[in-house]
Formats: sequence, C-alpha cells, structure tokens
Amino acid sequence: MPQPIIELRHVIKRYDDHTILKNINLTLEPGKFYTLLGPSGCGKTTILRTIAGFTDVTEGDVLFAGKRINAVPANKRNVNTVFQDYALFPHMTVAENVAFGLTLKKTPKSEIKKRVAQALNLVQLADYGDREISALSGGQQQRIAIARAIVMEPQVLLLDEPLSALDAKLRRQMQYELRDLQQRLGITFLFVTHDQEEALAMSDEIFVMNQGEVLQSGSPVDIYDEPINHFVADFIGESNILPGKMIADFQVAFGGHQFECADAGIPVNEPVEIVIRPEDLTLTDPAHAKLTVTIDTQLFRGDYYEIAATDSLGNDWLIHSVNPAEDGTAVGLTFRPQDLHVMRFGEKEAEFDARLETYETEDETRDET
Ligand SMILES: Nc1ncnc2c1ncn2[C@@H]1O[C@H](COP(=O)(O)OP(=O)(O)OP(=O)(O)O)[C@@H](O)[C@H]1O
Repeated sequence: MPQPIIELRHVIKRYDDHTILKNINLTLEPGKFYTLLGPSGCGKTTILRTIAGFTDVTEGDVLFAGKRINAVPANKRNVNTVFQDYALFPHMTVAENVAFGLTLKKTPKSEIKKRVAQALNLVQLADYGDREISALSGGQQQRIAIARAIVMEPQVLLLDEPLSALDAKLRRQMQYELRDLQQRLGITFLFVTHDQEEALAMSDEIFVMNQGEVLQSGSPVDIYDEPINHFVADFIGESNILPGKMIADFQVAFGGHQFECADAGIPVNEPVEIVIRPEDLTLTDPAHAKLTVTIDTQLFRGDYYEIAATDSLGNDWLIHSVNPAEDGTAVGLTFRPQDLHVMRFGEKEAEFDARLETYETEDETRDET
C-alpha cells in the first residue's frame, strides 16, 4: 500500500456532553475518490473539518503524508474545501474569485493569470473569467467553487455535499464531471453525501457512517453486495431484510424454509438477518418455488415494476421485475444462493472481513472440487 495521504487515528470529537465522532479510523491513499456516506447529523462534515483544520479533535491524531498535523493551522495544510453553499464572493468576477487564494499568498500576477486560466479550463468555463458570479447558473457556480479550490493545487480536495443544490439532471452530469476531474488531476477527493446512489456511482471507496461511527468501508460493489449490518443494507439501496437462522455452513433458514447460501463461519442455530436485493428476485410459478408470496401492489418505474408482496409468515417483500404481476395472486420467488447475504447481529467490521475471506477461499475450493 502506498504511503497514505490522510489518516485519522482514533479520532474523537466531543462538544460538551455530546460525542460527535466516536473513535474514527480512516486511511486515504493518494489519487483516489473517497466518499463519506451517512444520514444527516452523523458527523460527515465534522470529519471534513478536522482534516481541513477548521475543527480541533478532542482525542486522536490527524496525519498528512505520515506527519501529525493536529496543530497545523488550516491555511498551512495542503488541503482545500468545496463547501455546500459554494461560498463564492458575489461582488467579484469569476477570475477574481478563482484567484483569491493565490492573491492572498502573494503569488506573482503572471502566475496567477496562468493558473486561473488552467483551472477555468479544467472546469470547462475557460471564457467565463470576466463574468459576474450572479450571472452564472447553479451548475456554473459549482464549477467555479471547484476551480477556486483546485487552483491552489491541493493534494487533497474535500467536497461537502457539493451537488446538493443542483437539479437531478445537472447533478448526474456533475457526477461524471467530478469523477473525470478527479482522475485527470490525480489527487485525493473526499466527498460527502447522504445520497447512496451518488456514493455508489462515483467512489473508489465508501465509508458508511451512522451516529459518529464508520460502520463499514469498502468499494461500492463490496458494500452493496455484502452489507455488514441492517443499517448499511437498508441505507445502501433497497433491500429485503428477513430474520433467519444458520442451519450449517452454506445453509440458512428463513420464511419457513431452508435455502442454500454462500455464507459460512457462523455458528449453527445463530439468529441472523438475510438480505436479498429486489432485483435479485425472480417471479415464477408457485409450483416451482419454495417461497410463495401474495402480490399486494405495484408501481411502474420506467424500466421495471416495483412489486410489493407478503409471504405466509407476514414478511413484506419488494421485488423488481421487468414483467408486471396481478394484484392478489400468489407467485413463487426464486433467487441464487450467492444473492442471499447473511448478516450476524452486532458483527464488527474486522470479524466480518475475516469471515468473508474465509468463505471466499472455501468457495474457491468448492468450485475447484
Ligand atoms: N459547533 C458545534 N457545536 C455543537 N454541536 C455541533 C457543532 N457542530 C456540529 N455539531 C453537531 O454534530 C453532529 C454532526 O454534525 P455534522 O455537521 O458533522 O453532520 P453531517 O453528517 O455532516 O450532517 P449534514 O448531512 O446534515 O450536514 C450534529 O448533531 C451537529 O448538531
């Protein structure tokens, strides 16, 4: 692993009696796109502020390229922030806004001019230097805020919900642009959002947070496919989450039946929760499936039907299907063993990772035999 550019080690932040960050450990490598994802108030902005140097930590260490920077003031850190409300200066032109930090640093005028032009070019607003900020659209203001940050050539760019003020279409476009910009600049981005789709689409690695803790970290695919607990499964995409029991390695019971699964290493008879994504369920003739549900209602979502159903034990099911089903009818549900994700109650990330590794190896061994 390359030398991390940012590390938080056992970071705790308290305001009076409230612990806002509870033992945060994060490692950011150079040149990657990271996302802090979690509900409002979980501490995402506070993490950005501790890295930027706007907030002191109560306990723990903040490191930049291996050196402790707890006492280094914000303006001496090689980190820049793009804020949610952009914080542009309305009475200055675009070029003056972008030049602001360099002017403060007393950078020579000719260099300022060159770097502002480069930064505006990178955000595709090369001809906008003389415009008033108020004459720009929301998306353009967003890009200027980014240009103003990257003109300082930071090694780390912190982005606090930068797309939240934009409409859905522009937001999607900016997701592509930001991802592309991060790859072209080759610097580390730490992006904050409470939008799981945005996090999944853009990140190399996601940290899922709740109530001042990082619950799980990993690639978007890992987190989507193997959520560590109920909160993560529910927060990342839509899920069916059902109570069940481990019968043996690779055998789990739920909904009144036993099913083959891809999980092992959990003690027999241990109560577990099973996650099945709505898109992994297939509707079939009830005669050909162990599990039968009754269709309650459905919504057409453009490229699929979202179907709500109930099983004989009263569990609710959500199914995504390209074909509609008739309300009130009984249908069978099928799925593949690898589409069942078994979660233990209260499992910690390290135990979860160790278990995944074990059964992935066992899976390979099984495949070979
Ligand atoms: N200066 C402060 N004094 C006291 N409490 C604070 C202070 N700053 C933040 N908090 C509290 O810390 C918690 C975390 O806030 P933070 O802004 O980090 O959350 P967030 O995940 O970024 O939320 P959002 O998505 O709403 O911005 C909140 O409960 C907030 O009220």
